[in-house]
Amino acid sequence: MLVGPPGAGKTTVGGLLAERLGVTFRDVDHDIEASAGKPISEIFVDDGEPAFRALEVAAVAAALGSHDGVLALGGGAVLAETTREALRGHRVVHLNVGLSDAAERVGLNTARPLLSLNPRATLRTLLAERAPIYAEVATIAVDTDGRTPEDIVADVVEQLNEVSA
Ligand SMILES: Nc1ncnc2c1ncn2[C@@H]1O[C@H](COP(=O)(O)OP(=O)(O)OP(=O)(O)O)[C@@H](O)[C@H]1O
Ligand SMILES: O=C(O)C1=C[C@@H](O)[C@@H](O)[C@H](O)C1
Ligand SMILES: [Mg+2]
Repeated sequence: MLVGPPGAGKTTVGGLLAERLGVTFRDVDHDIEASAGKPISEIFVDDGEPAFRALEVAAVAAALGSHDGVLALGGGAVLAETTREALRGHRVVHLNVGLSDAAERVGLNTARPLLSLNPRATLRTLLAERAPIYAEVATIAVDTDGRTPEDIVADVVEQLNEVSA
């Protein structure tokens, strides 16, 4: 399970990690979009963030119950206590990212509804507020600043091997 803020690289690193481990990859954000039939940005606009968070709790539970490969969670999924509980007993990788790299990676686009207004300031608050929550649920943490996705994957695999050794 991969957790971390927007721009941490959960989708990018998750796909590569699954390839490297020879397992399938699933992304909860994509599951939600597929079942809602519209992008997350539209779910936020049409139905509001609380409705999105409810869909997210259900999508994480469904994915945890049926998927045994690499799973990328949405950046805010760990805000739900139900999800934090559901993650217990799983190997959870926190992809850590600082403000500068996160802002650069996320850039200026409207695909991330929480960051559509004042992205840098919002990211700074979000990183500070969520850091302890990611740390609480994670069994492994990897810094991603200034590193390539391939290097990060190698680090995750090494730490997974250490934990299971
Ligand atoms: N280690 C990295 N170095 C440079 N660019 C990266 C790195 N990881 C991801 N990126 C780029 O940053 C952007 C965001 O990455 P990605 O979508 O994987 O993040 P995410 O954690 O899944 O975000 P979200 O929570 O919004 O789904 C993408 O354009 C991706 O190519
Ligand atoms: O950090 C967040 O709260 C979010 C991150 C994305 O993965 C999406 O799940 C959505 O845009 C919300
Ligand atoms: Mg993603």
